[in-house]
Amino acid sequence: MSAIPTADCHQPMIELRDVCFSYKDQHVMKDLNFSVKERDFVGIVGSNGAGKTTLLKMLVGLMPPTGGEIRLFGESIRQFRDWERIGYVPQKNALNMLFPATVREVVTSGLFTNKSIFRRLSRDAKAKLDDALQVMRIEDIADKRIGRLSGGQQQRVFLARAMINQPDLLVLDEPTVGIDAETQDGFFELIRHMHQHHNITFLMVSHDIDRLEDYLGKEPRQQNGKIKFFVRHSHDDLDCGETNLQHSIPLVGSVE
Ligand SMILES: Nc1ncnc2c1ncn2[C@@H]1O[C@H](COP(=O)(O)OP(=O)(O)OP(=O)(O)O)[C@@H](O)[C@H]1O
Repeated sequence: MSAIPTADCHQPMIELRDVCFSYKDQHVMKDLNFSVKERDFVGIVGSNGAGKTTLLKMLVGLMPPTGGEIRLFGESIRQFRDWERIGYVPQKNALNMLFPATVREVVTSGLFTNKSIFRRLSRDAKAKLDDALQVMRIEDIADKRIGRLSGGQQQRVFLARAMINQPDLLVLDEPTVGIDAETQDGFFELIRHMHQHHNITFLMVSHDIDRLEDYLGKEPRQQNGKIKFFVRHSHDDLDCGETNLQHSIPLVGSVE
């Protein structure tokens, strides 16, 4: 009989050790210890001002912690350069929807990390753009201005932007804010599918406690200050032998 796979094959993607953060005199986070393993789905819940966005910004390298250590994919965040492995969808109100960019331009901008300079698109980049547009089913609106789209369409565009580098980890900050219930259902179905069949690890801040609990269970794994962490380990229902499925199973369930 073949050996039963164990959780050991799920490597830590994110490790936080005694992480603290303060804005000038305001302490937002103190001594946070937490780890996220490959293919976990982590839901982050907390009241307004609890520090959820601050935490995500630290994890995607936008702000350094004021204390403690963050490791990404086994490496200290201070040395980490592999940013294409992480896709980030910031909070909607952090984005300027009036900026006169088309869907195609917004999605393409995800290809370039802060160290890159916008150049002519290579053939490889064009293929990645086409893939991302197709996966999120937004090819038909590729030349529309982002500000003219519905909330659900904009959400798909920003998810496509975060996915263009085919990341291992998706970090989402309140992705369903301002979107109707039906569209939210479609969105949750899509990310569940991506988690279960495409090996993507998720870290998602959401106020939608009901939908999160449905998927992640009612008991938070941990609490730090006002922030609660709900976790579904991938080995709850997936085995470690399933790897590199990313492009072998089509994405089903669209965000309408
Ligand atoms: N740039 C900043 N300068 C100073 N204080 C800030 C800054 N950004 C956030 N804060 C403060 O830090 C605290 C945590 O903010 P943060 O945005 O991380 O909370 P949050 O949990 O994401 O809240 P929300 O659910 O409202 O988005 C809040 O008190 C906020 O006012």
